[in-house]
Amino acid sequence: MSNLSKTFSGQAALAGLNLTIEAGQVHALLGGNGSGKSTFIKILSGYHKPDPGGSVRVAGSELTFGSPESSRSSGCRFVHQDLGLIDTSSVLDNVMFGRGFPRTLATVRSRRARHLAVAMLDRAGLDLDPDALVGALTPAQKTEVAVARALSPASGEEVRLLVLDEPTATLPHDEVDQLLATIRRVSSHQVGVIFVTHRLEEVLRVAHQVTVLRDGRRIASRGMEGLTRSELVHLLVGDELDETQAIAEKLADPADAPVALTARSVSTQTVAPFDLDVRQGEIVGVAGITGSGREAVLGSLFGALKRIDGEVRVKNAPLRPNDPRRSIRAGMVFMPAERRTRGGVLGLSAQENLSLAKVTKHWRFPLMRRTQERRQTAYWFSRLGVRPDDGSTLPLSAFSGGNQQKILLARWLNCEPSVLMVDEPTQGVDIQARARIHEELVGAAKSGTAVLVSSSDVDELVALSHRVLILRAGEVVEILEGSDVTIGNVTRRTLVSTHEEHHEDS
Ligand SMILES: Nc1ncnc2c1ncn2[C@@H]1O[C@H](COP(=O)(O)OP(=O)(O)OP(=O)(O)O)[C@@H](O)[C@H]1O
Repeated sequence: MSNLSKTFSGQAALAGLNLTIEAGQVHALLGGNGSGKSTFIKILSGYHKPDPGGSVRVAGSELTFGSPESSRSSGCRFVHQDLGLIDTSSVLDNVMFGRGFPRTLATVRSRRARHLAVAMLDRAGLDLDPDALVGALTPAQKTEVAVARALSPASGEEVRLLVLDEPTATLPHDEVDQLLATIRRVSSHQVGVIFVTHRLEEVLRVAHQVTVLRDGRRIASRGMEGLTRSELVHLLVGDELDETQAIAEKLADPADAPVALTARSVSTQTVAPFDLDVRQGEIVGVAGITGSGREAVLGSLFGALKRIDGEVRVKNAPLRPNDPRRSIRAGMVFMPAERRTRGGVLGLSAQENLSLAKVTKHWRFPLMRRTQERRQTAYWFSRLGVRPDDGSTLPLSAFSGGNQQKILLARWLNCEPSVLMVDEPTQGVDIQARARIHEELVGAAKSGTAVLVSSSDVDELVALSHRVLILRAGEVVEILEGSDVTIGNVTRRTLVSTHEEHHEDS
C-alpha cells in the first residue's frame, strides 16, 4: 500500500500511509481511537475511495479503488466486528453464502456444497458441526464461522489477505485463545493477516509484525521479536500513560454509606434468584465466563432483560419490572455491552445522542436546551478526550468506534444517576481511553453513585471493584470482597467451585 490518504471535510483521517504485509504474516495494526485504522480497512475493502495519489497492490495486481469486486477478486477478505451471520441458519449455509454462488437453498444443501463447507472448516482448523444453528454457537465459534466464510475460495480466486477488524473486542476473554489459534493457522497457509485490536496481550501472543498509527500516520512498524509490553505501550502513546492499578483502593470504604440498590430474589431465564445490596459510593464487579449468566445480571436489574421474579429497589423505591424508562426516571441507568444495541442513534449528532436521556429536563425551553446541550457536549468531549474535539454536530456514525463508545458513556454519566450500571465499559476503546473511563467510574462512585461493572476482563474488575459477584452455571455463587478481590481468585472462582478446588488439591 503506498501513499494512502483520506480526507473527510478537510480533516485527514489517513495521511500518506505506506505499508507492506508479507504472505503468511500476522500484522497487528494498532492505534488510538480515531487514528485511522477503520478508514484504512474501508479503503482496502472498496467502501471508501482514498484521495488521489495512492495505490494498493495485492500479489502484484493493482486494486481498483471504490470497488468491492476488485478487492474481492484480488484476494482480500474481511471479518468485521459485526460478523454479518444469520443466526437462524446453519453453519453450512452461513459458510456457503460467502461464496456467493448458490442460487437457491437447495443448491447450498447439495452434497458438493457440504463437502466444500467441511473442507473450508477443516482448512481453518475448525471443528464445527456443519448442521449446527449459528445462533446456538459461542461468540468465538461465531467468529470462526465468519473466518471460514471469508476464506472460502470462489472459483479462480486465491485468498491473499485476511483483515480482522477488532474480532476480539466483543469476545469474552476466555474465548480469545481459540480465535488466536485460528489466526495463526490461517497465516500458515501463506495468507497475510491484518489484525486490528486494542488488546496488547493479543498482539504479543499472535503477531509477527506490528504497525502503529497515530493521527492517520504510521509512526512505527517493527517485528515483534524481543518487543515487551511496555515498549509496545511506549510506541502507542509515548510517555503519557499512567496505567491504572487498583483504583478502588484509593476510594473510601463505603461500608457505612446508605444502600442505593437493593435486589431481592431477582431471577431471569438464565440466572437463579440472587440478592444484592450496593451502597452509595461502592463499585461492585460482576464476573463470570460465557454462559455463566453474567451477561444477564445488569440488564435484568435495569429492566432491559426480562426479570422473572424478585424485587429491585433504588434508594428504597421499588422499580417496576421490565420497564427501562421508569428505571431511568428512578435514577438507574445501564449501558449494555453490544455496541449495536447500546442505544446510540447513528444518524443523530453526537450532541443529540449525549442529551437523549436527559431531554425531559429542558423540553419546555428549546432555546435553553440547545445552549445547555452545546455546553454539556463540549464539557464531556474534553473530559473524555472525544475526537474530533469539534465534532459535536457530526452524526454519531462519523465517529470512530471507540469515540462512539465514549459519547454514549458520557450520556449516562451526564445523568448523574444514583445507580450506574455498565457492561464491558471499555470494549473497543484504546488504552488511554480505558484509563480515562476507569477514572470516570471511580469519580462517579466518589460522588456517591452506586456503580456496577460487568466485564469479561478480570483485570478491569479487580482494578475497579470493592466487591465482585461471581457467577457460575447460572448462579451467583459467591461475592468476593476486600483482600480476596485478586485476579487469581476471581479467575479461579469463575471457573471452579471452592469445593472442587479442595477436591483437586487432595
Ligand atoms: N464517514 C465519516 N465522516 C467524517 N469523518 C469520519 C468518517 N469516518 C471516519 N471519520 C473520522 O476519521 C478519523 C479516523 O477514524 P477511524 O474510524 O478510521 O478510526 P479508528 O482508528 O478505526 O478508531 P477506533 O479504534 O475508535 O475504531 C476519525 O477522526 C473519524 O471521526
